[in-house]
Amino acid sequence: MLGEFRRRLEEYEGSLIIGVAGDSGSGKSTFTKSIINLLGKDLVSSFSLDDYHTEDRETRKKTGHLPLDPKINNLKLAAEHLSALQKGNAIIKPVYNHKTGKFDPPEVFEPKKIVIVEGLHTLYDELRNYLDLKIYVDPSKDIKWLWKIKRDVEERGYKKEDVIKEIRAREPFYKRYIDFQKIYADIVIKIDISKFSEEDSYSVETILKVLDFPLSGIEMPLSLSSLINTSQKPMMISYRDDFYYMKRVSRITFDGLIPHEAIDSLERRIMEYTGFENYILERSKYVNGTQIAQLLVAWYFVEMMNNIFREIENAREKNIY
Ligand SMILES: Nc1ncnc2c1ncn2[C@@H]1O[C@H](COP(=O)(O)OP(=O)(O)OP(=O)(O)O)[C@@H](O)[C@H]1O
Ligand SMILES: O=C(CO)[C@H](O)[C@H](O)COP(=O)(O)O
Repeated sequence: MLGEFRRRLEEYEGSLIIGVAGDSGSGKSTFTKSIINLLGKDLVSSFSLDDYHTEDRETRKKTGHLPLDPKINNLKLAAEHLSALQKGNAIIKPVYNHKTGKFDPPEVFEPKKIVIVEGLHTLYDELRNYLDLKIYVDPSKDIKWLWKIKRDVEERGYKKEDVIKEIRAREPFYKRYIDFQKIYADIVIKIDISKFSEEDSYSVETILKVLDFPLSGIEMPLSLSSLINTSQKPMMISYRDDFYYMKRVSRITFDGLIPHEAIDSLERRIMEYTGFENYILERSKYVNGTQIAQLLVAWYFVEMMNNIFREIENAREKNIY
């Protein structure tokens, strides 16, 4: 079974598309970068739907439009591009530069075997039809606003009071155009303040839509003895079955910091199975809930895609293709 996923992926005609949606400052790009690291840069390329805004920063100041409004995003072009990428074709896409607030010249984007598209409207209307895996990142308001203020002031050159004003103006648009997209997600990642006071720790709940095909048998080992013997920090793990927007889901929550040793064999199992040579998570003594969520997403993605590959292979054997 070693590296079976990688072999099948390499033989796959076209590209698999992962979509990551969520509000501004909700951690979409950060999450996307971590997924690229764990699946490997040679296999994954990514872009942001921010590139499909139709108004630059100066124009938005004059019109009063907000980027969350689908009308000021060229979603039709984005859908055409996703369709081309799914077939494995390159596209020439617009480029929005967050440093200058203006558009740079369009660029050629070559898809790798896996393409991640992240943005405010990734699961909106037609766009979600082109996605093989749909993810929604959903931090609580307090966390999201804290992250956004810090990022916009430090990296995008905004004044703190302007970011706060914009956050207030955006909320109704968020409710109307962004929030509902989680209904369509295969995986929702909810991030909340930790019950414990450890630095860098959040309470992270991963809500996974129950897959409707038999799983391939990849084990999910979690070393309880490592947890008990090595954990000097408070932490909590919980699991429950539930319904989420009428879909059967599994809810898995990690809060606090978990000794890396406890999830070591789980990480190795995924690496062996996928043939990915990189360690999935950074080598550190402890891992936090968002890192565990990344592991769960990697495992879920591999299971889903293996099912797609199996279906294609079965159909080929029956000469349907
Ligand atoms: N898991 C995380 N743990 C700690 N901080 C995080 C995490 N995810 C994101 N952040 C912080 O939040 C900030 C915003 O995240 P990011 O840029 O990924 O959001 P985004 O959803 O892509 O935003 P936008 O759509 O506005 O570009 C980052 O600069 C980072 O400091
Ligand atoms: O909601 C957003 C997604 O990141 C941004 O505000 C939007 O892309 C515009 O970017 P900028 O504020 O850098 O002009």
